[in-house]
Amino acid sequence: MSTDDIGLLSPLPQVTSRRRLPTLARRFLMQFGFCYIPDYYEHLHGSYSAWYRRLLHEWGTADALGYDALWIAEHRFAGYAFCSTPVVAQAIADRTEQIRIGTAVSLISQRHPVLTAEDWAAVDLLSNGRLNFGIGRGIFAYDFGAVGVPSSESRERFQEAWEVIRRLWTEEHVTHSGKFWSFEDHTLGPRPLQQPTPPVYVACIATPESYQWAGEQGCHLMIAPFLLKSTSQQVEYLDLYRESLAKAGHDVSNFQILGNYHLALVEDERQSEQIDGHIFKYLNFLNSIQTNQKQHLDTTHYAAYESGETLWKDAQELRDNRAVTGTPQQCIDRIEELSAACGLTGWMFHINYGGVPHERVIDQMHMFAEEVMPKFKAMPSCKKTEDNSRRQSLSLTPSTPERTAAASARRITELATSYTRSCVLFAANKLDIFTLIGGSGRSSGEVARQLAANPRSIERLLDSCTSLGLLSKQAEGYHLTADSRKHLDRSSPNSIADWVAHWADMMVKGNWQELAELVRAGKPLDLDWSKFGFDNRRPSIQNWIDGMHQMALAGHADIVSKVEPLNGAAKLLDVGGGPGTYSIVMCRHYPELQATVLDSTEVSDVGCEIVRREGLDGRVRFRIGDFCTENLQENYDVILLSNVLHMVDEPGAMAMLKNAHRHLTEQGILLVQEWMVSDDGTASTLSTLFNLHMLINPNGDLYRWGQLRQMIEHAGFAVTQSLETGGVYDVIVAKKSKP
Ligand SMILES: C[S@@+](CC[C@H](N)C(=O)[O-])C[C@H]1O[C@@H](n2cnc3c(N)ncnc32)[C@H](O)[C@@H]1O
Repeated sequence: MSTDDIGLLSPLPQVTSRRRLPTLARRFLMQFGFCYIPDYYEHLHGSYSAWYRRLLHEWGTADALGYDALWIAEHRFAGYAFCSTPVVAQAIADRTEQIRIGTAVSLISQRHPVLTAEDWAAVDLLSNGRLNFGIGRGIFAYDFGAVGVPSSESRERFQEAWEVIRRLWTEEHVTHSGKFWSFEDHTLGPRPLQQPTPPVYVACIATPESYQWAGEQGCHLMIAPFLLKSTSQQVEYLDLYRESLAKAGHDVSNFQILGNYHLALVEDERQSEQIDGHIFKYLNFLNSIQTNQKQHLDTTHYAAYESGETLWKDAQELRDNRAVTGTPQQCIDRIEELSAACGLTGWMFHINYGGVPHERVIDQMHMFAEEVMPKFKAMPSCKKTEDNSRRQSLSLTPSTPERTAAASARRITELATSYTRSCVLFAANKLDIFTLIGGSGRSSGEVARQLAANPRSIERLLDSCTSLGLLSKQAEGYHLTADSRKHLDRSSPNSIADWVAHWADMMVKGNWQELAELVRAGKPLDLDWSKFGFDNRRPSIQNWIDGMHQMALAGHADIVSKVEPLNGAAKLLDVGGGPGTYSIVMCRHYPELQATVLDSTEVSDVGCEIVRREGLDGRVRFRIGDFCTENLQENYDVILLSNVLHMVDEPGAMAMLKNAHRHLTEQGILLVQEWMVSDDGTASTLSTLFNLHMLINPNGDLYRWGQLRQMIEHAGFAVTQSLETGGVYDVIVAKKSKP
């Protein structure tokens, strides 16, 4: 695919490669995101619109891969960063679900603050509270000149603008009489969703006053150490920031410091040179702007303004000091080293710069998510502490054998104790803490009172939830994170709380305790529902049925409905359709469709109730029967086998596929949704572990991609699509007739 072909793709990326999307990213304590201050070249990027479409594809991919934030920069040069940042930010918000959207930075000194406050409040609302507001006073004379603002006033304007924005976001009636702007009794409508304000980050490079001001204001920090002479210079500035925070009465440990670096991740060290070329191209481009701009800048107000040419002399220096480059392991080492030295809590990587091809940007996003991020999943963000300085004085650099051994011992310990993570989720779900906290946030005391529980134990549970990324802890209490708001608060339409309760039944009371013995014996214990009951208030089978319903509603049923156009199809057979949720959602998508759900009596009874509730009882019917032996009698336009093939052995699955072939109309479509295993049997972790679950609990078998495709073809179908959804299950589409 040429880079321009990307423009034809939907901006929402479908991950069609064989890579799996890791779903754990948001649990990491260390934040990872991408900073976009890209340089555009017509001969490399094509038209601006093609370039924007590729950028949207990259941003959608970062979201799908679970990165924490995207950051966009505002500048007014043609071909450098973005000028209309609220519009770009909103485009990102529209195409993404979870990722936070940051400015790096918004040039608030160059615009009337009422307008800035309005725009970004709207972005925060429309993105459902995902704005990170990064601010800076601006550095390039060109940017100031284009809007007629003297750069010599940048600091004063910046500080006044922030004061106005902050007040408009937090106060009802604002009257402001300042040096640059004045107005009377203005009420901003609407204010941002995040209260009191979205998180505010100040960009600081080489001006000590900026670090002090950020501390006084109680703002987070974003830094660009690669623009300074040395890491130790950066550390000195950061000490100023921390002192200033503490002096202003803030708890230093509540504040984030994000490091801004170029990332160049390669599979093999030998590819490094080609990457250096892109970084140099970008830095030289930046340098030419800086050198040119310096002549126009009143440097008394930018005493620390430096030209980069003295900083990045050669490739080795660049790799050692100014970027995070190399193989995944080299990048891990570098991230650990720099995080510890500067006390970084997160990273904002430049990934699109100097003409790096779009495909490489996407590849690096995948590689980083798969091979680098997981190493940090339980690593708390490094705060600069006494311990850090002691570590440096003992010269224990990241690669010493002692530290390597300690780190691998930690990884095994994390694995050994990962059962406790499940238990924390199960307990919080059983106590329904996520619904209790809801949209407003609660202190641990309030939660304890509501539950009539021990306050100190509740605090420990809430802190553990926070460390697992299920809650965020703020000065006034605990709040839901985006994932828990969506999936664990029972009032959310995407709640999967019953699904989690089902897994509590299976994990805590199921047969997992006897895994070693059952693996030796190679056979399961009988699945005895009465034995389960993690939460005795509710029958386990109810959790299972409601859990299936919720998982279908949490994205999977929409994916199955959209994966292949079914216009004109009149009859759907949903084999082992459980509570009928897939049929309901598919009938909603296709008004001419009628569905038959084939399942057992027990499950169908619950399903009938759901279908009635959804007002679809005329179009979704249940048929009680055994899907292995039932004589289907009639033919269907679409047959859905969703999570049923793994419930029988391979000959049984083959028989079901052949039966489906017999009962599909000539133009009919087969949709198979399954927990899929990679062809070598080892991925994804979720599926391989579920495969063990199917061995020791109800006794079934998962299939590998190639194996299942072959089985479908062997039954007489032509496979037309294999879709890795990024969810729990993946989808194969097949047609009865060869296309
Ligand atoms: C894992 S669930 C999948 C439900 C639904 N298709 C989904 O994807 O959420 C398997 C379903 O198959 C049903 N089932 C299992 N064995 C069956 C059989 N022999 N005949 C009919 N239904 C069966 C179960 O009752 C259950 O509803």
